Amino acid sequence: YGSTRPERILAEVKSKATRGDARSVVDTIDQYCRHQEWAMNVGDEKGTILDSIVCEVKPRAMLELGTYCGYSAVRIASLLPPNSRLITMEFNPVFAAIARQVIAWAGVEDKVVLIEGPSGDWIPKMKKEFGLTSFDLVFLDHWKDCYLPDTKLMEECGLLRTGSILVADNVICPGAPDYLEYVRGSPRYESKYFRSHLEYTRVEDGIEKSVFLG
Ligand SMILES: CCc1ncnc2c1ncn2[C@@H]1O[C@H](/C=C/CNC(=O)c2cc(-c3ccc(F)cc3)cc(O)c2O)[C@@H](O)[C@H]1O
Ligand SMILES: [Mg+2]
Repeated sequence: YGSTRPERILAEVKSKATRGDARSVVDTIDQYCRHQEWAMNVGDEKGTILDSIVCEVKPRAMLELGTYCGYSAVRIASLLPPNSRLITMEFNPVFAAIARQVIAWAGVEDKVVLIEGPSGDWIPKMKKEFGLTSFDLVFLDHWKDCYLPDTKLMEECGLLRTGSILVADNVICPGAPDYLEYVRGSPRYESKYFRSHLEYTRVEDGIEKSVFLG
């Protein structure tokens, strides 16, 4: 019937995942998207790379651009140390509503702040609205042509400090060529590519980890 893919993912989570268990929410979505219908979650393979970076950085303040169904927000939040916050931005109200329910089902709502609206509007307001000085870690997974402008905007707004880390999904597929050229070519970043595969497929994709040098 006329449900959307995110609604079907939420229904799967509510029927199959254990309430309050973030790991089971992540596994349920991966299982569904691998075997029933593909969806643009970072997925299990690239998710493991993201997990290792989150665990290494132990961010107090983390930003995610592009919540979608909340898969990576749940994955990240389940690894955050106490009194750390993930702020995640989503401008599609339908996706945001789904993501809020997925995040709540996983029991990580006290670690996640979901902001509804376009990143370009919100990035300049972050410091004032959230009493932030800078982000320790940023996960970029929204429209690929927004990666570069939003990165420049975060620089301009003073949201990156020496050592802040940017983690970008899909730098091969669908690709973010202008962003890659920027972080790899700029003396202000130390960039590293983690080769992997497009979620739930054998297609090559990867994650770019870039340390801001100030
Ligand atoms: C205005 C700024 C702004 N502000 C706030 N929220 C924003 C936003 N711009 C976008 N959003 C939201 O973020 C999500 C979009 C994510 C975009 N992601 C991919 O396109 C993608 C595609 C493939 C793939 C598809 C098909 C293939 F064949 C292969 C690969 C794989 C992947 O992992 C992918 O991430 C949605 O929730 C948007 O509402
Ligand atoms: Mg992605």
